[in-house]
Amino acid sequence: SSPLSETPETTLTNKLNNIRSMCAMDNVKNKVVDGSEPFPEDRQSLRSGISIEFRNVSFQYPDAEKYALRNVSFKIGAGQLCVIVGTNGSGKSTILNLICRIYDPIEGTILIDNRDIKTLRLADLRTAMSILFQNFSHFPLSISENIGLGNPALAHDNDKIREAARLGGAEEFIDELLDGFNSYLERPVGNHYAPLIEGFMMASGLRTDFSVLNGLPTTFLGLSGGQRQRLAVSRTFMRSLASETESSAGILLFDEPSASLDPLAEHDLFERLRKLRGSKTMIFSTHRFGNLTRHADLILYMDQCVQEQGTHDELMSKGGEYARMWNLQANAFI
Ligand SMILES: Nc1ncnc2c1ncn2[C@@H]1O[C@H](COP(=O)(O)OP(=O)(O)OP(=O)(O)O)[C@@H](O)[C@H]1O
Repeated sequence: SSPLSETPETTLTNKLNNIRSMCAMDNVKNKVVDGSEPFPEDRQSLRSGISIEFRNVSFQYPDAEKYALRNVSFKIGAGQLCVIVGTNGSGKSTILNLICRIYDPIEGTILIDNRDIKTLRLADLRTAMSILFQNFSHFPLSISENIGLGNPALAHDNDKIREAARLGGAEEFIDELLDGFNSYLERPVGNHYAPLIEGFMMASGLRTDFSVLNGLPTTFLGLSGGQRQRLAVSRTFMRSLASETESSAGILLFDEPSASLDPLAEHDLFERLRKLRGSKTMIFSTHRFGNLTRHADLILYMDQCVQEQGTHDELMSKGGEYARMWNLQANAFI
């Protein structure tokens, strides 16, 4: 309900309902069967990226009437940059969901570093990748903690958090805030749910000292859509940064990472991403044909199946659907 219609009773009811839903999650059965093989075999591969291959993969969401993917095959080499383009509902996000093993294909095989994804330990697989979903969330914590959540092992390392913010294009606007990286996005959890969240944060090692919450700020930030997106991109990058003892994610997946970015911010983001080529395997889902697709090692033009695949030059000279869409977007500027 809107804040205007909220009474103390409805607020309490809403909170109790949220807690009930959270507890109910415990009863949801995981249909994805865990693998038993450790991944990766060689930690070095996380530094040079990980290859990803789809072999004749088909997929239908539970209860959906039609296939989301049909007979999809492609191979992305270690450290390559792949861009998936296509219209709404063409299956771009579904490819990312399958790489994270949120679902398993109905037919076909997915190979990660030439090994069947189903044989790999899920926890290892998810540690080896970082993903930015379209419907990301931020938490009622400080900006620094919101970025640090991407990699709790490094959440105390202010230099790494700053580096992630720089990669995500958020450093500049954060520095301009009155409390910088210590600014709160909204009413801090210390006010609302202190014992619950403190327990969680202590358990996850994010924070052990709560004295800072005693002087809670009374004003909280409103961020623009683009700023929120930069923060989410920074959190995704946080997982790509290695600590001295642990390796970083070798696969970075971005679902529409520039949807709310202005053209300059998008250009800068893509420039930084291109520099990571060779050290991370990166996949982007996007509607935009431009800077990134021109530099991709592989473009997949999706329409339930892979309609066309290749580099920008290859697809342009083919004169197919990719070239048609590219020209359509380019002509809008002429
Ligand atoms: N959770 C779901 N349950 C049922 N069907 C789904 C679900 N998610 C996606 N679909 C369907 O699967 C197909 C592929 O969807 P997907 O989200 O992969 O497309 P997309 O190319 O990423 O679209 P967009 O550009 O709009 O993000 C669509 O027909 C969509 O309606």
